[in-house]
Amino acid sequence: MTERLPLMAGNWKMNLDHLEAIQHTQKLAFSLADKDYEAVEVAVLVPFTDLRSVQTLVDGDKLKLKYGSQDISQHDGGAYTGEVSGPMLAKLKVAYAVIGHSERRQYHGENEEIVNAKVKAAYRNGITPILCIGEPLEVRKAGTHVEYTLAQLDGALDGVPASDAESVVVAYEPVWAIGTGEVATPEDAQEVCGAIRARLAELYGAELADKVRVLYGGSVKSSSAAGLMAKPDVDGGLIGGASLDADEFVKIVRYREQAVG
Ligand SMILES: O=C[C@H](O)COP(=O)(O)O
Repeated sequence: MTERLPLMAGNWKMNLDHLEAIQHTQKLAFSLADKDYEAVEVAVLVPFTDLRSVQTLVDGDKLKLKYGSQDISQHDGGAYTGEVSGPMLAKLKVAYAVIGHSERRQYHGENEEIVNAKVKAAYRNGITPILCIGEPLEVRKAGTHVEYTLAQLDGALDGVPASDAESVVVAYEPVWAIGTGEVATPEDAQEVCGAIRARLAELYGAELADKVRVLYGGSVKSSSAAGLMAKPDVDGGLIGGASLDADEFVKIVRYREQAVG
C-alpha cells in the first residue's frame, strides 16, 4: 500500500480580509515547524482577495505552507463577470482549488456538469482540485448516502483521464455535519471514504486509487481529528470553522499528539 501524506486543509470560507489573512498566515508560519510539514501537508484555502497576500508571504519567507482558492471558473477567460479563471490562479501559483463545495452547490446552483467542467479547468491550468462531495441530511436518513456520494464522484470525474485523476484530492463532506458541530463518527467517515476509494479503483484501477487522498470535512476539531485519522481511508481533513483559530488548526495538524477520542 502507498504511504499517503496526510493533508490538513483550512477552508477559510468568506472570512478574513487580506490584512487579517497576513496576520493569520504569519501566526501559522510561526507555529508550524519542519517536523509538522514532514508529517502532514498543510494548506490554506482562502478568499480570492487574500491570494496575492498569502502568495507574497509564502514566496518571500519560503514557507512550506500550501495555498489555494475556494473556487475556479470553468472558463479560461472572457466575458464572465465576477469569475476568476484558472490562468489567473495559476499565475498566483495556487496549488489547489476547492471545487463543488456544498455551499456552492446549494447557494450558487452548481450542478454535476459545472463541477465536472471546473475539475477539467483546474487540470488544464496545472491546479489540483479538492473535489467536495457528500450527502444532505435527508439522503443520510434514507440510507442512500453511499450511492448518492459516489454518483457525485462519477459526475465530477466524467471524462477526466487517469493522468489527471491520480492527483485529485477528494473531500467527503456530509452536508449535515458542516458548520453544525455535528461531526460524523469515524465509522461514518470510513464507510464513505472507503467507498470513494473503491469507486476510484473501479474507475481507474487499484494502484491509482491507492495514491489518492480522501479527506473528511464537517465540524472537525482537535478533539475529533485523531479518531477520524485513525481510519484507514481518511487521509486528512477539510477544516472550516476550526481553521480560523490558528492554535486550534495547528493542534489539528498535530493530531498525532491528541488522544483518539
Ligand atoms: O470546507 C469545510 C467544510 O465545509 C467544513 O466546515 P466546518 O469545519 O466549519 O464544519
